[in-house]
Amino acid sequence: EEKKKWTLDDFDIGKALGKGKFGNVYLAREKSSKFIIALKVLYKSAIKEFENQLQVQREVEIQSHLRHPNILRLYGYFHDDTRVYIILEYAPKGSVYNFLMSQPQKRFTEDVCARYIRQIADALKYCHVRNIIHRDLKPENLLLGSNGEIKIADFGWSVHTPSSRRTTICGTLDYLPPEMVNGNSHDEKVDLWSLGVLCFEFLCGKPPFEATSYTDTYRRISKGYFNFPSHIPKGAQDLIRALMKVNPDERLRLESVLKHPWILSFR
Ligand SMILES: COc1ccc(/C=N/Nc2[nH]nc(C)c2C(=O)Nc2cccc(NC(C)=O)c2)cc1
Repeated sequence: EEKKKWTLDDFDIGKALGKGKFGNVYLAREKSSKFIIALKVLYKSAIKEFENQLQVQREVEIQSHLRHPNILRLYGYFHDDTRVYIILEYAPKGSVYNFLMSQPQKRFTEDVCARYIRQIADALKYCHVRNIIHRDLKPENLLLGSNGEIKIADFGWSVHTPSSRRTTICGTLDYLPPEMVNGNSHDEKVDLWSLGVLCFEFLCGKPPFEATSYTDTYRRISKGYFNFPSHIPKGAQDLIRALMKVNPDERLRLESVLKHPWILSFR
């Protein structure tokens, strides 16, 4: 089906799943196969205005070639004169962000957190071995499949490593490592830092450097200084500290994350 020339006429469009900066995501069904997908509709005017053509092309190019149970499939794309349409896997249980916010204390239990971190680490290992870094891991970009499994989505910021950022960072700094907020060159180890931030947030209910101002968050990330709430188990603290090293070379490798005692204690 990669070679097929899709058009909007091939799909019945359903409800809007979510609204983004460049356009919306709709539930859709391919007419002949009745296959359910998510159709991401981006307005060319919005993409052009923010000079994001390159990022959209990268997202499609990179994600369409990835095949992993914890990476959202990109089946194809097409465009008309005003919009670009990206045909994506439908993850029925929505975003991890939404699931996190629906928890009574806005946080997950240890076993849910450990399961998610293990699945994300496995998907990242698959990407890194192909020299692909995601660079934008955050709960909004993680979706949940029908069995509650993690699906890493939105490779709009992914690039081939090593890289130096050319596009201005917009949105939260919370998940970015010191080398990216300082604009230094960076490699796949940026995703290790973000994995640590995710683990912290899943257990604590807020990211480690959450602050009122951008500059305050920036300063705290650069120093890599953060505190754990008292209820965080020691095993998880050890893993998070091992991932959130300011020096990228000191961060725990993904193979070791998958063999970490705290991760293994929830198999
Ligand atoms: C509002 O409640 C919802 C419950 C479930 C969904 C499922 N979304 N599933 C998706 N599969 N493939 C893609 C791409 C998506 C997707 O983008 N979802 C999405 C996007 C933006 C916001 C949300 N919001 C929530 C609540 O999950 C979901 C979306 C919304």
